[in-house]
Amino acid sequence: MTIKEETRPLRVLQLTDPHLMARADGDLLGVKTRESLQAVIAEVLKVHGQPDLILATGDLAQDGSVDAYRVFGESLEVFSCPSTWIAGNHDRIENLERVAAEFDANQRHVIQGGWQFVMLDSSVPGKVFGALADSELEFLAQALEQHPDLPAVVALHHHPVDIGSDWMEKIGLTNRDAFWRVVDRFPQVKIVLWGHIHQEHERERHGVQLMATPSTCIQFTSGSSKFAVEDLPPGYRWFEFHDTGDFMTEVRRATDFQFELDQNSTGY
Ligand SMILES: Nc1ncnc2c1ncn2[C@@H]1O[C@@H]2COP(=O)(O)O[C@H]2[C@H]1O
Repeated sequence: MTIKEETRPLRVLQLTDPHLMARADGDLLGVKTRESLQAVIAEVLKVHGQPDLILATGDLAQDGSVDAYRVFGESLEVFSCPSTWIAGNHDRIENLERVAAEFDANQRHVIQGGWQFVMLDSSVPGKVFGALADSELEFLAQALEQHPDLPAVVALHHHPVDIGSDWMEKIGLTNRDAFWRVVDRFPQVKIVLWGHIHQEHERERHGVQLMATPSTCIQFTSGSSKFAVEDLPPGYRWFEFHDTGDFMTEVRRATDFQFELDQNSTGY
């Protein structure tokens, strides 16, 4: 009898909403975003070690500057794996794409470890809410049509469901019905993943696991009807994908990171 040798799972790191700035000491509500990203990266290396792939799901820069994207790319150089970047509402797409190309992070359909990862651009210039252009919906459908046998992760910046927070309802993905109409055609989609909401969120929709991840800087209060930030450390999401289509995921936080959050803020 031959026993199939078990292959090592694919280890994937999601980093989201680092909000980096050209200014080295740039902060969001008192949290220095370069320092919080470094604390998260240190936690990844301590707890999980090297990933095989990094998914960066938007708001990489707060100020849209080329310098901020370069800081992001340089910060990832401690990892010896590829990364793929998409834009959020704070990003400036032309600067992000230019620097992503410098760091080979501009491939938005990645096939690795028996899985596929489709990264969608839901940013709308000058707007906080998101929408998927027809070309993005087509890109998603074409990617999934090409590989019907590979389990898929679809990632975007904006939330494509109501997360139970009134103030965030207006700033999610506006054409979510069109998005779900595409996803619903492809049973190989196992996970829809996003950032933007600066909090951990997990649920299920028609057999698809939906998940969001804490920011690498500040966190929004889950379930709050109006803008509110919570005194929780910055975090990341880790996945292990098996070529059988099974996976595990967990969120971790940089618990050693010291910060003083401006909790009375009513927005930024
Ligand atoms: N008080 C507020 N009410 C509504 N939206 C806000 C408020 N403050 C900030 N925002 C926007 O909501 C966004 C949520 O996450 P972002 O980091 O994308 O950036 C935030 C701001 O653009």
